[in-house]
Amino acid sequence: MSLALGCVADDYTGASDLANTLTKAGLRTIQTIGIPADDRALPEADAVVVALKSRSIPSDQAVARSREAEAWLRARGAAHVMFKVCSTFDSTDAGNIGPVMDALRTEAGEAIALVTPAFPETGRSVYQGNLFVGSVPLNESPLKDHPLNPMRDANLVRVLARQSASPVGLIDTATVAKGAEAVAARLDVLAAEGKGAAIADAIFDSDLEVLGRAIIGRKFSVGASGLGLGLARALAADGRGTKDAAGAAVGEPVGGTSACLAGSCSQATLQQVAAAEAIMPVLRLDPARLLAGANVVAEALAFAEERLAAGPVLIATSASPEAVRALQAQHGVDAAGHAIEAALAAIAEGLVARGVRRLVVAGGETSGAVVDRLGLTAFLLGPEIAAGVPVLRTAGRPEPMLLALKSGNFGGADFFGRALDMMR
Ligand SMILES: Nc1ncnc2c1ncn2[C@@H]1O[C@H](COP(=O)(O)OP(=O)(O)OP(=O)(O)O)[C@@H](O)[C@H]1O
Ligand SMILES: O=C(O)[C@@H](O)C(=O)CO
Repeated sequence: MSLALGCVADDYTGASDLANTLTKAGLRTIQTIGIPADDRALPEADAVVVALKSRSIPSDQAVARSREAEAWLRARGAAHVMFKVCSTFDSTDAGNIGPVMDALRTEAGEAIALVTPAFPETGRSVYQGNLFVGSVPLNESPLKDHPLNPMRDANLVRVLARQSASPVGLIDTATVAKGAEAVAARLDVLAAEGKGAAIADAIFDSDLEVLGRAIIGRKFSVGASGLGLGLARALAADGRGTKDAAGAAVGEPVGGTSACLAGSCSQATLQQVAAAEAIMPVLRLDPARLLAGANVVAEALAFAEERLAAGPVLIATSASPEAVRALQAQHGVDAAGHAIEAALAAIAEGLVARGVRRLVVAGGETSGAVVDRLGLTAFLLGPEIAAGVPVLRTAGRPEPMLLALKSGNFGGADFFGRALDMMR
């Protein structure tokens, strides 16, 4: 396998978002969960996205895992490696975007990394280094209440500088508007000034195409799906893609029953869970009872078992920001998060043991816990359900499953119903 592009993603839903974008832009893409133990089992691909669960772990561990993934991708011919981060730049002052970026940039032998989380298709744009979510700055968006990494500063030059060992510069809209050569020249100037990274403005896909052309000849970049689009289009223009990449892995129906799990507490997921109540039985788990020792896993599986034959069910811990804060105040952020993730993963395992073969999961950390518990190792890309969320088909599992791993903020109110309609 000689890859046109290699990507290291800091969570599983983010990885499937990027793999979806690359596929649509003409690169046959595979998503692996961690570094595959045996890559002979992987089909031919133009791009591989190695999904890590490194967004919210200690930064030294995130760096070590990302370096291993990068080395694996380089050994398979990837001349350019992109580190995929969240389009809302989810991180804390302790990392992990800065430390991982510093390590991978050094490994690549580059003086400076271009960085942009812009993803116009989902309303993420960057102007003068400030990240907007729809029409509001990041710190006024629902991300200010994120359970694990509340985002309270929209200025990414500042945010990244607090996380990186090197100073951070800006490639502004005026430079991007002048084209790829101007961007490349600005990167060189910033590198000569001692900057280790540059936040790049991007408002439209056309800006991301400029950025992609400017950096495809370099070895390393940091971004969300928008930058993936820019890089993939630059590669496709160079004849490195595959004409019929999109939707290549629809495959035969997998059968079995279907279910949804939601551990995301984002505003979008809260609306989607509420809308699902009109079309399927919904069990809202009480995390306070879970943390007090009640066997909510068994209760959830009993609920599902009674209903699955008649149609899909949804099991959710999703709660309002006030309820999340109250639980965290009592039990701690990490302890509450991990206990809930572990419970949803155990429920997923129980559901699969009861015949579920089509599973929709909402939330990045939640999806990570579920996919790890199910022991899934790689996915092929199917059709797009909503911007950033494809149908995934397991690779290397004797009895295939379909999954949809939804980033917390993605999808319309009808997401769960729509996903299940597309997963047969
Ligand atoms: N009721 C709740 N109270 C407190 N924490 C919760 C509750 N329900 C879920 N959580 C935790 O909140 C976190 C949600 O993170 P997750 O990454 O799954 O969703 P998200 O942040 O919305 O998605 P993404 O990372 O894709 O944007 C998890 O750690 C989950 O266990
Ligand atoms: O970039 C995004 O917003 C998503 O792919 C993601 O990473 C959310 O967890």
